[in-house]
Amino acid sequence: MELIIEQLTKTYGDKHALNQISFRVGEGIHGLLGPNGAGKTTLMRLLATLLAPTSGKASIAGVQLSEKAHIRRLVGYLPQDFSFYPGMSVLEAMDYLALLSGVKGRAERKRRIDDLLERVNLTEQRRTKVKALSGGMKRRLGVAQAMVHEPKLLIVDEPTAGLDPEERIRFRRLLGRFAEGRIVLLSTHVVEDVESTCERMTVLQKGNLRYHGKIGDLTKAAEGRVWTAELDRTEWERDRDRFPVLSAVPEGSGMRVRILADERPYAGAQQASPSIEDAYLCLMRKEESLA
Ligand SMILES: Nc1ncnc2c1ncn2[C@@H]1O[C@H](COP(=O)(O)OP(=O)(O)OP(=O)(O)O)[C@@H](O)[C@H]1O
Repeated sequence: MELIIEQLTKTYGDKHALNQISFRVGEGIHGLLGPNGAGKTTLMRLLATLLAPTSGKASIAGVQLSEKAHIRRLVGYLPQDFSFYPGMSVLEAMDYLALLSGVKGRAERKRRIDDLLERVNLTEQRRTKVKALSGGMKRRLGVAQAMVHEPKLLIVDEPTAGLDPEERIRFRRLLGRFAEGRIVLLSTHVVEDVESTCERMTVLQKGNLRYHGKIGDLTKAAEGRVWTAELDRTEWERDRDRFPVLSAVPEGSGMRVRILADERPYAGAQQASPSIEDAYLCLMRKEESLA
């Protein structure tokens, strides 16, 4: 089963929110990364058939995006600003949303909802009104509703926003289990979310595809360009704008910095092996300086 995107384009007036994007995604969790305005939401809304492309096409498990009704049965979507029916209980909201997603038969809905609430750890809250849930609980309920019709492609936008560290880990595990035999497209600004859950990712920037491939391979582009150095206050004040700073931590009376530079920036600087986050920042800067 595959998601195949071919030359997908969405314009608003003369602005390209997505510019001739092509890539393929197989089963498992796939990361979608990019800064604000990259085109992630536009891509997700196109795949969920909430928007129509200006040109290009895409298919999910062989079904073309243009076959809207069929695609909707294959896709589950958790948008970032998803809001529920605040006056309903968790069970009522889930039942209603399952019905809207085409899950027929009361008994089948009950079976799936009980199972999902257990998996997202909301069984105890099943009679609680949605408006009384915490932010993290609402996110979990959001993902449960997106999974209820057992979609082949699950699209989740910033799923760990507002979750505490323990909930984040639980959430990533939940997505990992769900992704068996399906595709989960995980859109995020958080490099760590991608690093800890996905093998492959796609990076968008200003509507263009910047990277598509294994996460580990992204670091290759940054190899030899990441340095650590200990600077005193005067050096730090003088040079803070001279190099792209990846991190700066006060240490004693000076600063321990991690910077991006093509050549050794200081005599005492040490070369460091790039993290995924370094590599991502490096990629973003490269494209910005070329723009
Ligand atoms: N309805 C619209 N009308 C005009 N321009 C739009 C519209 N929707 C999106 N855009 C523009 O298209 C570009 C891509 O937006 P999009 O929301 O897809 O980015 P994003 O990667 O999801 O960003 P964020 O992480 O901030 O949500 C942005 O420049 C945005 O301003």
